[in-house]
Amino acid sequence: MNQSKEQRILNFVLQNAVRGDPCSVLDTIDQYCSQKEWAMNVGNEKGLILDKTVEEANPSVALELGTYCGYSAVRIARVLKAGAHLLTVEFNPEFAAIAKQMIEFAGVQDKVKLLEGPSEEIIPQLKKKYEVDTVDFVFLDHWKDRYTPDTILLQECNLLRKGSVLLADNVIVPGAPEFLNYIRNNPHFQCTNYPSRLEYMKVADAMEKAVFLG
Ligand SMILES: CCNc1ncnc2c1ncn2[C@@H]1O[C@H](/C=C/CNC(=O)c2cc(-c3ccc(F)cc3)cc(O)c2O)[C@@H](O)[C@H]1O
Ligand SMILES: [Mg+2]
Repeated sequence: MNQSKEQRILNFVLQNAVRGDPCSVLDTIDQYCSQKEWAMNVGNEKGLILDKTVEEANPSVALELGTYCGYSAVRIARVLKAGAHLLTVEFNPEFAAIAKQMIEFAGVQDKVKLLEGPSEEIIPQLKKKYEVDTVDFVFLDHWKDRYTPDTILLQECNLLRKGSVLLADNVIVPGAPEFLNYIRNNPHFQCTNYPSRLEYMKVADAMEKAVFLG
């Protein structure tokens, strides 16, 4: 049975990146996906916006929706302060297995907990089953039509606190128009748009930051 693209990306990392070096893993994925096969990692340009937003939020508990191959999980984990951790949610078992290996190869497994399942099931379990009080930072990068329902669910589950930072990928391409409309017209959020480019392409994209005001 021939390999998936995601398996080829992982193999390229295992053969070419430096074990235990998150930056080397990120650079190797970016090299493969810009030269050989495009893939929907946040990439190096939007990755810089992600880095800055995480550093500014300085989270103790970070949440990611849509792990995929683990590129942004490694990216986020590598800038977390000591003792902080990332919970990343992925419902595709094949992608979860690949991401787990990517995270371990990068050496950030002590900072990352990969939760396998759909976000709409996992989010309501975060407080009781995963001992979360509130999340300080959320990266939304899963199905674009799920950004709004999951943002509402996070609020309903009392998982956001005053100052919690949401960062959404792809608000231009593929686009998340309904989310932008929801979040920009919601008085409980302060929004900022960060224009950038689609990963590995000369196509405009953007990220939207939304700070919960309580
Ligand atoms: C059902 C909702 N709940 C979910 N719970 C847990 N994991 C979920 C969920 N949804 C999706 N996922 C996972 O998140 C990932 C999905 C991401 C969706 N992303 C995109 O579609 C995307 C697409 C593009 C893109 C841009 C231009 C193109 F021409 C083609 C594609 C670029 C991106 O940066 C993207 O993030 C997968 O790993 C999927 O298994
Ligand atoms: Mg994306």
